[in-house]
Amino acid sequence: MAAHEDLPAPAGEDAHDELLSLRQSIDNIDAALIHLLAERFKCTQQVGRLKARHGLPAADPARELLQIQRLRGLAEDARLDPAFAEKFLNFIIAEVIHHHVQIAGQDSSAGGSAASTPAP
Ligand SMILES: O=C(O)C(=O)C[C@]1(C(=O)O)C=C[C@@H](O)C=C1
Repeated sequence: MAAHEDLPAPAGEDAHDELLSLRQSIDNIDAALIHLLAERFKCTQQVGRLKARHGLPAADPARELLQIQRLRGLAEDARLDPAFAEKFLNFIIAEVIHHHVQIAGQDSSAGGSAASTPAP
């Protein structure tokens, strides 16, 4: 057997078209994720300002537990790895808490107005 017979066959035109089509869907999904995340961060910026105004703590571990339980269940139903869903949520929440702390710092030094919105 010649050595080249072990190599994968070069991708044909059909495979190339299928790859392009799948990548178009991936790009659309990634765009949707970015827009969804932007909306979520708009909301959490408002939560951060509300918490700062009322002297509430940045983090709420009880709320986070509920969110994790809920998202793990949704992930299971959707056949997504629940451990991944939990890691993803924790990653986002850590960033949100960081924003909350920044907003609370701005509020205490600028008399209660969080002027700018930190990029997520
Ligand atoms: O719900 C809140 O209290 C938030 O601040 C939002 C949020 C979240 O990103 O979902 C972030 C931090 C808290 O620990 C819990 C939840």
